[in-house]
Amino acid sequence: MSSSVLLSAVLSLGSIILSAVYFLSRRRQPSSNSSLPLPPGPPPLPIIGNLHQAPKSYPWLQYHRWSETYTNTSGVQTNNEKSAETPASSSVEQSGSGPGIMHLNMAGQSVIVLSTSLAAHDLLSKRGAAFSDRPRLIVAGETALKGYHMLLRPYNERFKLRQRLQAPVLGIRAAKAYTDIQEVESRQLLWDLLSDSEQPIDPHGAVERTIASTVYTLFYGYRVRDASDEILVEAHAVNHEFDALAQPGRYLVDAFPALATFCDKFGRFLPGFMTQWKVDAERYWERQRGLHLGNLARGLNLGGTGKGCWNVSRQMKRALDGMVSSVGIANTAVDLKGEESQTLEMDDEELALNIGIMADAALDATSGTLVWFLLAWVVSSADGETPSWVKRAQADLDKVIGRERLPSFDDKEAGLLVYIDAIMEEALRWRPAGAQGFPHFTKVEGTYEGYKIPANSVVVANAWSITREKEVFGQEYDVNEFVPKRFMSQAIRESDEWKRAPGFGYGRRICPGRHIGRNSLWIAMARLLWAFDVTPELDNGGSPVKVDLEGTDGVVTKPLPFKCRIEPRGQWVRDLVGSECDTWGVDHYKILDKIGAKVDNNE
Ligand code: HEM
Repeated sequence: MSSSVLLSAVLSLGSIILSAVYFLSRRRQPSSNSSLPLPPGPPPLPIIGNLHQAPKSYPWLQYHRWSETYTNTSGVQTNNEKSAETPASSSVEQSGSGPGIMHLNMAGQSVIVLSTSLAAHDLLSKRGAAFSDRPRLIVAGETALKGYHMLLRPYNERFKLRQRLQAPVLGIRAAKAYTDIQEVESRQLLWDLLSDSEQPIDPHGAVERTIASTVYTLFYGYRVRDASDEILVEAHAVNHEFDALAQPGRYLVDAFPALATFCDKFGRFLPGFMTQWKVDAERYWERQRGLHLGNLARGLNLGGTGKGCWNVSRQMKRALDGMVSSVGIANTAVDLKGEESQTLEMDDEELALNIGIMADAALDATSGTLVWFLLAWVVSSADGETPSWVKRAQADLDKVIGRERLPSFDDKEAGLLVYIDAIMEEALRWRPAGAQGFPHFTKVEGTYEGYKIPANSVVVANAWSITREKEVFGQEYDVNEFVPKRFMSQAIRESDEWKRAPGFGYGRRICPGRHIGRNSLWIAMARLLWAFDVTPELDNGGSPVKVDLEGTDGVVTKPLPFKCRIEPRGQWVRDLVGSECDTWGVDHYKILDKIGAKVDNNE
């Protein structure tokens, strides 16, 4: 048999299996009771729906373009108007824009894309009981992470128990206690950048060290010395591999879950390409497991001077032991709604994964946003002038702080530097770290604005669209520009968090680490603006080297490598940073114990 005949035989066999699996999996979908239309969207083809148009990269950009065309979020008349039976909500009518809901059919899988903060809030927050689930990710979630990934867990009692365990170490009080570590690490950031100020540098390394060291010190009692630290390098590699495993369309089994059962039963008779997903996922699991178990062991058994000192690993282990011993109480406290009885017994493997995944979530999103802020600075300095937003921030800093000390969290608490708050919010808006929005899932059918939302829909609140919503952010300034001033408007400052800060998600799955993330960003931004001027790298002809503004693809969007000059604003910066910002002599174990006392006393 020639190789081409063999190939076509294999492909025919593959397509027969896929068709069978497809129809079996579709049969499970409950039939709809609703006669309402589906939300608008690009016209689907028979069977495959919009699969042929599914964006292969940067999906949030295509979703944004579609939402402008089909859901009228730009306020332009389209030929896909709502049907006559569609009731319009008064708020939508007043704004003059569409309802911000779109439907895509990915080979039978409904995907609902939300492109306004109102739609996202109405569905994901207000109807949180129905809209807080996650879609199944068979390869990345269930096989490669054994269901231990907090972000990917289905919304059930098991998840809620774990959410309760992590709440005390991520909440607003804990975040306040952690500022002592953020204070140290942001000083070290100034020292590192000053040492490199002679030539253009890519700031990714210094920023990532700062955030990683903050997170690892808190979680494991371990400071990260530089960006080439082997644990940090491994964490980045593992995150990168996760993005690849979770990439939509990479593995057929994610689109056709019944294929997983089929592979489990008949795997040994199938050609290798059909079971490769399992090989990839198992290899990844071993890598993740090794990294996180190693870190947990470090956190629990800190030797030397750190022996016995407080950190998040120890705190969670202790809380877990306490909860397990009173597990009867823990279980009656939650309504199990007929689900199998769940306890909070968690072995070290699961605990390690829980803490490790939190650390990963913290690392990329926070450091990515801080580098985006520096990139905004570079881009707005491209004409050779100090950007007006930097001038204003530095004028405030000179007035409030002066040259004898660094900005501190006390200045933030006292509300003395509200323009720095505005810069931070604008960085989170201008380039939301999770640009596509992390997908939610609903098992039950619903309706919104006269449209039907089918049961078992993936629901994506497209952060890219929502952060560009003209009604909310573009009343005075172009939504595509970096303009912190828009956050000085009373209306935005006093609006609800879901409207003002859409980059952290919604409802019962809203980012629990947002208080910690915001504090890391604020102190770093305030101190960088106090200390430095940032300008583009120049080419041989003296013109600014062009930088990419699209960033990386994937779950978290970060700037691609670029270089810039980061130079001290004056001798006073050299003097103060030189005398106060080398922090390698600081006893961080002592600081951690102080934090532990605050967390224990709920201070
Ligand atoms: C600038 C910083 C950050 C940004 C922009 C960010 C953004 C997000 C977003 C968009 C989600 C998904 C929300 C949803 O599904 O609706 C999320 C979830 C999550 N984040 Fe963050 N995050 C940041 C920092 C952090 C930090 C510092 C931590 C921990 C210390 C953290 C821990 C988590 C966890 C555990 C989840 C999963 C929540 C769940 O699925 O229930 N994040 N984050």
